[in-house]
Amino acid sequence: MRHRAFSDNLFPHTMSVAVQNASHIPFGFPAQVPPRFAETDHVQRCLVQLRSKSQGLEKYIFLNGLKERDPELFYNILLTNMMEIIPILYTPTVGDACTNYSHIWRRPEGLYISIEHKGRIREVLRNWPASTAARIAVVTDGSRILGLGDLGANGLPISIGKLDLYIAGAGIKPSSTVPICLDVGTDTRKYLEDPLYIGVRQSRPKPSEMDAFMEEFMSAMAEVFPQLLVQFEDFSTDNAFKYLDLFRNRYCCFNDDIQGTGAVVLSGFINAARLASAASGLPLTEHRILFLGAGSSGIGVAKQLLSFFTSMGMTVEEAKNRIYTVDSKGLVTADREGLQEHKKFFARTDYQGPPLKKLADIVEYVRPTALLGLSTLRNAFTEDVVKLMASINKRPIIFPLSNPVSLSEVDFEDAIKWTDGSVIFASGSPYKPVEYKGKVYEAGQGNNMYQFPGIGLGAILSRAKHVSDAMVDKAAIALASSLDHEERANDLVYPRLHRIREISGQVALAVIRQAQAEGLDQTIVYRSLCDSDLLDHIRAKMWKPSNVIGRVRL
Ligand SMILES: NC(=O)c1ccc[n+]([C@@H]2O[C@H](COP(=O)([O-])OP(=O)(O)OC[C@H]3O[C@@H](n4cnc5c(N)ncnc54)[C@H](O)[C@@H]3O)[C@@H](O)[C@H]2O)c1
Ligand SMILES: O=C(O)C[C@H](O)C(=O)O
Ligand SMILES: [Mg+2]
Repeated sequence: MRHRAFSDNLFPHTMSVAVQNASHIPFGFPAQVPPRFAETDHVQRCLVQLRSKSQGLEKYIFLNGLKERDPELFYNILLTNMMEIIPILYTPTVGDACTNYSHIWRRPEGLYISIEHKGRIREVLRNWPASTAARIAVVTDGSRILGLGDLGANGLPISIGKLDLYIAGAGIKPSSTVPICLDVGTDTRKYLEDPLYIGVRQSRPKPSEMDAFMEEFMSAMAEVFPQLLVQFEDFSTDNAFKYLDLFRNRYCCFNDDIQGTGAVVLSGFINAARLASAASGLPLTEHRILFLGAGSSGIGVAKQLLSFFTSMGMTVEEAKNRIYTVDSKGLVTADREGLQEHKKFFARTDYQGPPLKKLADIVEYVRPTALLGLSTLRNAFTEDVVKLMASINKRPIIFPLSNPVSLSEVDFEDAIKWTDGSVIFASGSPYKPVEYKGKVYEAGQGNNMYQFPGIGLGAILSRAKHVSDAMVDKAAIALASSLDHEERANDLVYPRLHRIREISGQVALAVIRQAQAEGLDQTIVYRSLCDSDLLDHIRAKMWKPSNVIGRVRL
């Protein structure tokens, strides 16, 4: 371990800038690190400081401050402690950060494009430094943040958290990321009445006004950031579908909740079905999948499964027949009046009885092999429902995917107990391992964080013109195939989080190859590389925090 001498000029750039700017230091005074300051100790010191905070939100605020003071150190610590830090910057704690953002706000850390900027969005975007370096923007309008509802301008931490995953999980350079919150109002009265609320104090615009705003925004983005991929995040259901359809063939963009979630859940389902089949002999194509939640993510996942089943040789009708959706009114059937557009495709035409409303009754009727929750309804998978699943299946597949963890359809420990350990489980937010009857069980994390960093990396490197459905399909298959020997031996359905960079590399490779197959790639030189050379190239392109003071080797 090397200690710094007083006279050493070894401040990391960001630290020296912060110190020079500190107003209490007389101008020109050479600020000192303490004589016994050791770089390796400082990493440890930061972790001790982080761990001394008892509340998740305090940890979030601490990390946010560290990122401002010393981004290189922040990313070093993030990359070497992902299991501990991702649940703070991302789900579940980012949910608290969003809910309270107007109160914990400390400094500008993203772009707010307000409805009041309409007519001059280009000018506002041009304020962003180094716009030609920008490669990926995560854009939310705050209207459906996780399962927490309409948080308005408080939604920005979701964009920041997703981009930290891009940086940590796929090696995207921090300076090429642009977190954006569209501040178009909120329909949540609590925020409109909060004197500290940081957004425009008005209700959300009517659809025609919002559509015009989005048109101007997307065209301005393409002009100001010529090489940008846009990830739509946490838009309310109708707008999520609408803007994906409207923009996907005009700009390079995708919707994480529809497509990223579709891919990650398909991937987990493929691995889960393999485990279930080992116990029951049931072929993949014989599964029946029941969704609680028929919103942007529920329908996004259902479509992804349909696409997979058809790729296995089933007709669209046969594939559709394997899928059942449930919303707040019960089993979604085609004869229901006023059915929203996005629910129509999977609405059942074969159920003639009285409306089925209770989940247990629906499970009894459908006899699903897999029960997927994207409903935002905490504890919706009750003991009787879970036990019923276990009585129908040797290894029931139960994925409570709603975020944050406070909205999970069932807790991991209950699912293990109620199925006597037979459940194949993955949740949207992380759970700690559970010991039951002397055996330790690990929960999978079925979260789109396993897909969007690799999809984005592949699209950016290949300079894809668009993100096609087939690129997303290939991302899902690459993730499903990425389990290593140890993970398979432990019955995992997703790879361990610490391997996320390796996984994102494989996902990016698959995405690039598909972009090439469809002629959507613009980095033509990649076409001549074999897979292993291209994978090496992708890995070499991944950004690492510079070893500023030699403290952490990655
Ligand atoms: N794990 C992941 O990667 C991931 C990805 C995207 C979304 N999600 C989570 O999924 C949840 C839903 O997101 P979304 O974008 O689909 O939201 P959404 O608002 O579009 O859809 C929610 C759906 O749940 C249904 N629902 C609500 N209350 C219900 C009830 N009592 N019974 C049955 N159904 C009910 C609604 O009818 C709607 O169909 C959120 O909690 C979100 O955080 C998780
Ligand atoms: O943000 C997440 O953790 C996953 C997903 O995009 C969600 O909206 O819940
Ligand atoms: Mg989301």
